[in-house]
Amino acid sequence: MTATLPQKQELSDVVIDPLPSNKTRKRSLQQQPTKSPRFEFQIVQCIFFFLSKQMLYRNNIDNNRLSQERKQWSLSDFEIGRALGKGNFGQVYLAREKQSGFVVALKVLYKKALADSKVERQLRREVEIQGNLRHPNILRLYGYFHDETRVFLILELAAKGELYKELQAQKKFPEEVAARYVAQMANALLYLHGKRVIHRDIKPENLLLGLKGELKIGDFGWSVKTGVTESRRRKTLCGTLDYLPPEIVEGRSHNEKVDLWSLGILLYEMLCGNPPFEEEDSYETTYRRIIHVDLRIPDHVSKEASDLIKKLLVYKSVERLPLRSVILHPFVTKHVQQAKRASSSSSSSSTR
Ligand SMILES: Nc1ncnc2c1ncn2[C@@H]1O[C@H](COP(=O)(O)OP(=O)(O)OP(=O)(O)O)[C@@H](O)[C@H]1O
Repeated sequence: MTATLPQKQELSDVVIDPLPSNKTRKRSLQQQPTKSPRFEFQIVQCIFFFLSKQMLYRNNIDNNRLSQERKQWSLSDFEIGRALGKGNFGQVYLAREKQSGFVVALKVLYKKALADSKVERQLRREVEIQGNLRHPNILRLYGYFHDETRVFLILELAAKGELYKELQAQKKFPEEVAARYVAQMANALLYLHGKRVIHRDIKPENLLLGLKGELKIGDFGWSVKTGVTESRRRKTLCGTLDYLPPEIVEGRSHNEKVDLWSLGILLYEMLCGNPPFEEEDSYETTYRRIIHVDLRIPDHVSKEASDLIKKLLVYKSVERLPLRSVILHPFVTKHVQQAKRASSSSSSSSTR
């Protein structure tokens, strides 16, 4: 795959230092850092040593673009620009690879914070899985490197930030916008599931927007390859349940169809401004509403959108609408075709 080189741009000289949090809502299921013994820190170092051996030959930003030689990256290869945001374990900065001028997002994670929260395994999985994915609606992970105290992930820049912030600003999306996002999500999930990867954490906070507003699935910390035995997703339910399907909240075995449920929740939230089973102060009520699929769709939602939501939010995972049928659902085709017609008529009138 050839990556398009962004224009060279000037980055202001900002050093890597801690920032105040800019998150107003955090629905991450990860545990917050706690104090931990020193040996955990050493385990993290071992893990990253192992990872660096494994990733050495995959560690160049883009084979076709930046350099033909295989490269071990270091901080000195990048000019660091403004902060893009703050996460649980560090910060994300705009950065430019010096040799090529290629602009990326550099995510800095503190090893101590990772060890304290025991999320090294999650990070390793994220790097292994995301580093091998190539799809226009999936955020690229070009490579990683580390120093004594930090791990750096070299990520594709999502110039328009989080979908969550966009949704907060607009409260709800018009149906044609939501339909476009659903189509992009369904295509990306088809690709993922084809590679036997289940994302398991689809929600607006984990979806980013590219320069043209195209959706990019990010944050593969909870993703898993199908066939890998995993019950941890249930055990780590210490955050919100809002996007989780009945089989996960009930602690049953699950498969890629969990992402179909989350897609239904996402569509509902994009059209209504909040997830369908959200209860401000009662975890138990949300739990009950999820397992009984206690769905109440407001009147302003169109018949087609409501039909698609109901076909995704189905208790029995095998009965959820498959992704290929999501792409062909009237709610999606109507709006996506309309958008195509509008763009082709505007391009033909501009060539006249
Ligand atoms: N690739 C990117 N391009 C542009 N902005 C980004 C990118 N990645 C993250 N950001 C910004 O940085 C903020 C923090 O991102 P980050 O992924 O570290 O947060 P997080 O959700 O807490 O993740 P984690 O739990 O893995 O730390 C996001 O809210 C987003 O605004």
